[in-house]
Amino acid sequence: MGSPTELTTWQKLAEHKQEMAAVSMKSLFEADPSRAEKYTTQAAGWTLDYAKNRANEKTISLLTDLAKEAGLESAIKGMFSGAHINNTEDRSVLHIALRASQAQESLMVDGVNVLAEVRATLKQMEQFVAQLHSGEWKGYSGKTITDVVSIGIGGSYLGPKVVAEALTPYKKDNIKVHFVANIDGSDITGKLKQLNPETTVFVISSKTFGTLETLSNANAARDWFLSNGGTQENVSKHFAAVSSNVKKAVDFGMAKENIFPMWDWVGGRYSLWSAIGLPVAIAVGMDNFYALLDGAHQMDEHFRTAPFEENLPVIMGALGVWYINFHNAQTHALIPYDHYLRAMPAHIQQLDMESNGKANLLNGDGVETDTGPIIWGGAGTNGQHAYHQLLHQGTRLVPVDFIAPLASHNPIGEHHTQLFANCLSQSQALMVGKTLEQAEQELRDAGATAEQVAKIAPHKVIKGNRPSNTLLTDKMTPATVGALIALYEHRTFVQGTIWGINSFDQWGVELGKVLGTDIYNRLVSDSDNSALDASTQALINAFKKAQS
Ligand SMILES: O=P(O)(O)OC[C@H]1O[C@H](O)[C@H](O)[C@@H](O)[C@@H]1O
Repeated sequence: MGSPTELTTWQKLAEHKQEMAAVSMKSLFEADPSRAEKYTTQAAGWTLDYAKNRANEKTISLLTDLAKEAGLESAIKGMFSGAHINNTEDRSVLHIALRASQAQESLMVDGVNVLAEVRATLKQMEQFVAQLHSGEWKGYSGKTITDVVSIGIGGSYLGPKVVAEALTPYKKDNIKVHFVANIDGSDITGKLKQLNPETTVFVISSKTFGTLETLSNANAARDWFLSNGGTQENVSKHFAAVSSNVKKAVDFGMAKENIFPMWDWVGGRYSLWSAIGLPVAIAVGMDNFYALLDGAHQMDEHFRTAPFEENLPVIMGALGVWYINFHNAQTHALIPYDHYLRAMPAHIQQLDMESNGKANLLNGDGVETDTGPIIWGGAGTNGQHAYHQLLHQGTRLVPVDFIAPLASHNPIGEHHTQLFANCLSQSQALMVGKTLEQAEQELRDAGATAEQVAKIAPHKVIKGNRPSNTLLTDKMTPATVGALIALYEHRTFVQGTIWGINSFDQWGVELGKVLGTDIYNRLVSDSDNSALDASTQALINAFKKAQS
């Protein structure tokens, strides 16, 4: 496919944007009493209310037509059948296979039944988790394991960490799971301080087993283990790995039976459903991990089979395109009104920005449109006392997804009702805003003088007409958390498909890695740096001076 700007529907949407310019969301609600009902759809335990968008029936119809004209139907078929839709790496994209229903017997990809491999790995995880939880797995001195440290970065870290945190109410008491990612020594040092090598197991998660941060931290963990009573022969009792590079993991000292496989058809940022999710399974138990997979599968089935007009990932993805490409929105905010989901924006940021931060079409040509937005956000209500100011009165349009459970895991006092009220009032305020007349009246009612009214009222005006989606679920459970993350995975794919880019490679991260090695070598040697730019030379010199 070429540029989406060449699609007939793209042109129609550009014209439609003009038609909609003078139409406020408020007026759309006034004109149609059934608007809320019409623009609400459900799947996999989630209800999406997308009524507070700058969209009417024609908009939604054009957006779903755009998805069709861009080839989304066949792209979905391609994904679910194992076609090599990651064209630059010539790979299938099969995170959906990791959560396929047990009823499906096979999914043949390049002559291999990937489901058989997935299930064998799940069995291996079951055993490992059961041994840890039952206390059967002992450390080198015969003590039961109390702590598991997951070492990984990027996709081999953030997804599992965010999901484990989201499922805090489901955590088992007997084993504490920790995460280490950064090459900053403060990360692992802080964690190791709390731990006893006799009762700690490290899970080294790295698809390639070649990532600098992960290998450095794994080596630091092993050094700590060996210098605090452990021996080389006992490394296998305290270290496990998740990797597609078995040889490197064995060379590290892992026992083969403690190496969990990964496959090249799982992208890092889509891998929490694989054995990369082992820390989650250890934290909440295998039953809850299966429930997480099942929730994601329910969303997969919805995405695969529901008509586009009712399809949550399609609607959310297409509305995103509407704002990014036709309203010049540069960012998209995710605001979960759930404390346990507070880190979710960071995971979706990685998922989406590494997937759709691209400037080339599938055919290699440069794109002519904007692609992936900057994804950001944080927990409500905290953000209301900070960046929501910009959402309401800033000069930029920021579409928002509000995410909230109807029931809390911790229903104390009026907390949850207040939390929920705040969530609804934010989307309402974004839409309705405040007129100058309202601001003036408000000031007069408060006893302000005419002079004060004239001075202050303009600052209190809120333009409104700012779009948002609201996603509701009964409760945050393993299944609904699984479905939510799968929803965003597919939303990302929908947008990537409309833009005609490959959402599944990540060549952009490579240059920094290569240059990182080069700079490291310069920091530890007396190399001639005169060919480097003056800024980098000066920064290298500052570091070397501080070390001497
Ligand atoms: O799992 P690993 O091979 O250690 O990779 C960890 C991460 O590193 C890379 O920089 C990629 O950009 C990520 O997609 C990946 O998840």
